[in-house]
Amino acid sequence: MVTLFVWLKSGTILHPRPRAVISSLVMRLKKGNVLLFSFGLVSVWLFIIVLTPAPDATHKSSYHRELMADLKARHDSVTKPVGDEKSHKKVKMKADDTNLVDSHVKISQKRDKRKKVNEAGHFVPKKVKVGDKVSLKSSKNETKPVTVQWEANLAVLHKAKTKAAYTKLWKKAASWVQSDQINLPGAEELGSILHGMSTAKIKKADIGYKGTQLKARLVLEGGQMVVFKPKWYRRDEVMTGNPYSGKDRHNGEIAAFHLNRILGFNRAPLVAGRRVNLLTEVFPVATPTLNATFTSQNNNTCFYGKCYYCKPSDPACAEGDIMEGSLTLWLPAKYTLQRWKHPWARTYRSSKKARWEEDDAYCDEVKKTHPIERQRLLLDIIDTAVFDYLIGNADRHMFETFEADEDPMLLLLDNGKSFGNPYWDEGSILAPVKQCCIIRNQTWTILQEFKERGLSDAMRQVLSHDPVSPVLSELHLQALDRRLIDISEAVNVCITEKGQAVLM
Ligand SMILES: Nc1ncnc2c1ncn2[C@@H]1O[C@H](COP(=O)(O)OP(=O)(O)OP(=O)(O)O)[C@@H](O)[C@H]1O
Ligand SMILES: [Mn+2]
Repeated sequence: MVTLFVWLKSGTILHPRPRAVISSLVMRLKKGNVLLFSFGLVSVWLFIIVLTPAPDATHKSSYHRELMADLKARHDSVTKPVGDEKSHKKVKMKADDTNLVDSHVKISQKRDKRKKVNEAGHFVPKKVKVGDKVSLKSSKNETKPVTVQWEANLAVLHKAKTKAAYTKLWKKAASWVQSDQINLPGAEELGSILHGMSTAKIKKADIGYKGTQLKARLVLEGGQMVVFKPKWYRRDEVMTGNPYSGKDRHNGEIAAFHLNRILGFNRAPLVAGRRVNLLTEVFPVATPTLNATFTSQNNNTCFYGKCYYCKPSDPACAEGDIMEGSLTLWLPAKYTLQRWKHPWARTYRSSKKARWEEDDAYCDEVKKTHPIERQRLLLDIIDTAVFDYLIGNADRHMFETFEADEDPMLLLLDNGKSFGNPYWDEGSILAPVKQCCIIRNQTWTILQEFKERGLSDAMRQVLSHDPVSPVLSELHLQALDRRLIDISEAVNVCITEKGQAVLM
């Protein structure tokens, strides 16, 4: 206004004649108005652009914007330094947020308790060397001597702290991936790598890559990709209905990895359990696509991801912010996978039977088909049937191999549909064993050893090292022993009928 006044005044001084002064004044006022109006318009526009945050394209609904703001606020409050009384009080004063603060406090207390348990020996494995004899307590409380080469290498010899140390661990694991096995039996670094998987900082998080089930892809410190499968069920929850019902069991993935290892298959990628804080470990590093699926139910943080079965009404929920899950180490990118239909796949329809369900001579035909005409794959399919019968997995509809291999091995990927019902032994899973009547000699020898020693004892012992132990309920562990007897009987029937030629 002052500028305008000075400007108008200066105009009158320069034009002494009154008419000329008035007309010049009108002209100037018009010009001035236009100028002023434009100036105001630009200022308002600039104010809107510069000061107002741009709307996020991924957050479509206002509900979701609110949720994101809430998660962000909770994330900020959770990441405030623990023990900082001031910041705690400040957060507590947020009227609508007291429950969240309470749950955070409870979690840190729980964590401390867990730590004490760890110090008492839970995570610290016994120092045993490869091939040592140790005593395992059986379920009947008697002690049996057991060779524990599959337990000794669970000792954490090195706790990685730096990026370089993590990278070294991932490189070691990648070096084990070969055409005939993907983990190295007896390698002493196994414990350190599994420990690294459950401790490495999560650098990125994204939705799952393939498949129908909810999962997340994480990139760990040092650049290693892993698949995160969330916990859906309590350990004692029983899956009923058909033999493949329910969602993936993350604890099943962990147990299956170790079983694959101790049975000498070494064809499953490394799996470790982990409890992640969705709010502080995943949310800040997640892609917008994954973040857009974050939600909350009864004060628990949840996510529903993006996959065939993923839907907002059915998210996986953490306890508070802490979500338990399994991490599966991604295979090195240089190995391209090839996917095949499993010859003993189910139809997934009660009205339609598969060929193998009706034709006991089915195996003779399978033997002629590509790529199974190679004996390696057929024997791998038999091993897999033994493995799946033990873990109760009736969902091996496909299998994968390394594309580059001429005579490839069957990779034991996706073992999540396992340990669903400890009361039920799904006999149909053994169809390949019964119909082909062959088995690897090595597998047969190992199975017999475990029949003597107790498979459940061995599994109980190795699984006790996992961070989310107990991985399996007692009922599931005992089911392993019972199912092993069934397998043994099935093979013995073949041996009685066909002699030692059954053993390959
Ligand atoms: N550790 C891994 N390394 C490399 N590729 C993997 C790994 N785990 C899974 N994959 C790839 O991702 C695909 C999907 O994984 P997975 O089978 O566990 O998911 P899913 O949702 O259970 O799938 P489906 O619905 O087919 O049963 C696998 O078929 C495989 O191609
Ligand atoms: Mn699956």
